This record gives sequence, C-alpha cells and structure tokens, in this order.
Amino acid sequence: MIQIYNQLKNKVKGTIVKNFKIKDQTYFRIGGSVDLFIEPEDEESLRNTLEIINGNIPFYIIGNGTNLLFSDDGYKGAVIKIGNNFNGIRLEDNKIKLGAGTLLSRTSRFAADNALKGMEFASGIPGYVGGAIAMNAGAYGGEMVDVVKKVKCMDYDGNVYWFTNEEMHFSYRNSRVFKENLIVLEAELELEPGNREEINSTINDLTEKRLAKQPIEKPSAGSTFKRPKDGYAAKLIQDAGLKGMRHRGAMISDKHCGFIVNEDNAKSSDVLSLMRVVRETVFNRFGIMLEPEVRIIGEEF
Ligand SMILES: NC(=O)C1=CN([C@@H]2O[C@H](COP(=O)(O)OP(=O)(O)OC[C@H]3O[C@@H](n4cnc5c(N)ncnc54)[C@H](OP(=O)(O)O)[C@@H]3O)[C@@H](O)[C@H]2O)C=CC1
Ligand SMILES: C=C(O[C@H]1[C@H](O)[C@@H](CO)O[C@H](OP(=O)(O)OP(=O)(O)OC[C@H]2O[C@@H](n3ccc(=O)[nH]c3=O)[C@H](O)[C@@H]2O)[C@@H]1NC(C)=O)C(=O)O
Repeated sequence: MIQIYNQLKNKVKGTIVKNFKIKDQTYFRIGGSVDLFIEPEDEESLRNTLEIINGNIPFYIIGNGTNLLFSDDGYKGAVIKIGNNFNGIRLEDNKIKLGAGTLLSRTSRFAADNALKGMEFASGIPGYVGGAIAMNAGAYGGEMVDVVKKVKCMDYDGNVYWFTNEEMHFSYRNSRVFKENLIVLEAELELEPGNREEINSTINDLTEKRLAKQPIEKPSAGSTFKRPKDGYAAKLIQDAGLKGMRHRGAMISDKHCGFIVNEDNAKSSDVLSLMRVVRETVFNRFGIMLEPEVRIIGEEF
C-alpha cells in the first residue's frame, strides 16, 4: 500500500490520504477507515490514479455519499471521490452543461433561474450529478433519464466516451455506469423553456412535501430498499408492523418507513441488523424479497 501511495503522490494532483475516516463523507455518518482516500484534481489525475490502482487494489467511486453504507471495519482499498474538483455548471442555449461533482439541488436551482423546466423533481435530492446519473436518481415522478441528453464517462482503462441518453441504458436506479464500470465526468441536460414562477412554485411544493414526509433532518442514506415490482417498500415495512423499530443506534424512521435513520451513533452492524429484520419479516408476511437501494461497502448483506 505504501508503494501505491508513493506512486500516487508522484503522479496524481489532488487529495490523497492514508487511513482515512470515511464517516464524514457519508450522509449516514457511518463507516470506519479506508486504506486510501483520493480526490483527483482533474480528468488527467483521475486517469493516472486508475493506472496506478486498477488491478492492484480494490477501489470504489463515490460522489456526495448520500446513498452509501460503509462498514465500521472500513474498506481495504481506495475510495475515489468525484466531488468538488469536478463541480461546474453553464448554460448553452437550452442545454445545461454539468460537471459530475455538481450538486443536483444547485442544478435544479440553476435551471429554475434560467426558466428551464424539467429538473424540479431533483431539487431536494442531496446527491451529485455523477451519482445521480449512475443510479438514475428519481423523485416525485421525475428521473434523470427524462432530462439527460448525453454523458461523458471514463472507463477503468482511462478511455473517455460520450454516450447519448439511449446509450446510457437507464432503468430504475440503474444505468450502463454500473454494468460496465464507468465513471461519470460530465453531463449535458436538455430542458424545455418554462415559466420561472411556475417552476419555483413546483420546487417549493416538492420541498414542503419532502420536509413533511421524509426524515431529512436525521442522518440516513435515503430509501433503504428499492421499490419492488408491486407496491412500495415503505408501505410493506409499515404494514409488517416495523415502523419505529430500533436496534441500538439505528431506527426504522417513524416518519417514513422507507428510511433507516442514524438516531444515535449507529454502527453499520446496527443498520444491517434492521435491514435483515425488514427483509425477513416482509418476505414472511408478503412473499416479497426487498432489495437494498443503499450501496453497502465492506459488508455482506
Ligand atoms: N430521491 C431521493 O430523495 C434521494 C436519492 N438519492 C440517491 O442517491 C444517489 C447518490 O448520489 P451521490 O451522493 O452523489 O452518490 P454516492 O456517493 O452516494 O454514490 C452512490 C453510487 O453512485 C456511484 N457513483 C457516484 N459518483 C459516480 C461517478 N461520478 N461516476 C460513476 N459512478 C458514480 C458509485 O457506484 P460504484 O462505485 O459502485 O460505481 C456509488 O456507489 C443519487 O443518485 C440518488 O439516486 C439519495 C438520497 C435521496
Ligand atoms: C429517498 C429516495 O427516493 C424516494 C423519493 O424521494 C420518493 C418521492 O418521490 O419516492 C420514492 O420513495 P417511496 O417509494 O418510499 O415513495 P413515497 O411516495 O414516499 O411512498 C410510497 C408509498 O408508501 C406509503 N408509505 C410511505 C411511508 C411510510 O412510512 N408508510 C407508507 O405506507 C406512502 O403512503 C405511499 O403510498 C423514492 N425511493 C425509491 C426507493 O424509489 C432515495 O432514492 O433515496
């Protein structure tokens, strides 16, 4: 690891930290130490990082950490953050050009300021553009697939491609990014001209709805489980009588059962225990096997 660290220090511009506490890079505020934490300064440094680590140590790409559950035992490998260094937003005609490290909420506000319609759904999603495209983020009837025109990605060999919306193979919480191990670098959104007041009013309505229904005041990773083919995870969890169930520091939110919240210094094992109870109870009651939406790193589920 020391050898890799030294190579990175020589060839990569940006942040490189050994034995990094990952907790504060996640919205759940959970997770132990990762061997290496890297925030490349630009595309070239990302390519150099991959050249050094790919095939030598495991690595994991993160954005704003809003959908992640890292083990308290940490992660034996490198975490590469595509964050602030890849942040950028500009307008060309009706197209918004974005860096992968731009907040979705900022993108949504920028679209509203320019009287462009279509990004209202994303105003309260806390992730970055890269994570949102990888996962085809969605809320309140909208999804990234509805607004993305094209996406610039890097593969793990450092090659760069532009993919059209169709070529991204978006589906529910999934895209080509996961299927083919890609890293999102940039994106272009195509939006419709709209009325600024109406756009802002939709954003305000959605914000109110989210504040009223979701426990956003507490650390979590958003929805714990994906929507099953029939029904809603949250409703199944509530109907199974699990609302408010607590395991040490973690709790199935009593505001929205789809969320597990970090009530009090929860451990990854506390969250995973609750997730297993949910999976088993819902399966035994309704015959539906829930699949995690949260991405779990360093632990089996
Ligand atoms: N609808 C809602 O209300 C909410 C939605 N969310 C969801 O969480 C997502 C989280 O975004 P964010 O916090 O930035 O991401 P995270 O840091 O949580 O990363 C989530 C996953 O996205 C992948 N990823 C992140 N950035 C990139 C990138 N630049 N290129 C390729 N893959 C990337 C990584 O997958 P890997 O390393 O495995 O390739 C990672 O496992 C959003 O897309 C959204 O769907 C979260 C909270 C609320
Ligand atoms: C939070 C996330 O995204 C959210 C997104 O914000 C919201 C809003 O559109 O819709 C999805 O939640 P969801 O499937 O739980 O949708 P909601 O509309 O909140 O609830 C679905 C149904 O469950 C019921 N419900 C909800 C909460 C609850 O405690 N009990 C309950 O019975 C609701 O009444 C509703 O009939 C996304 N989650 C997934 C996995 O698709 C995330 O991705 O992390």
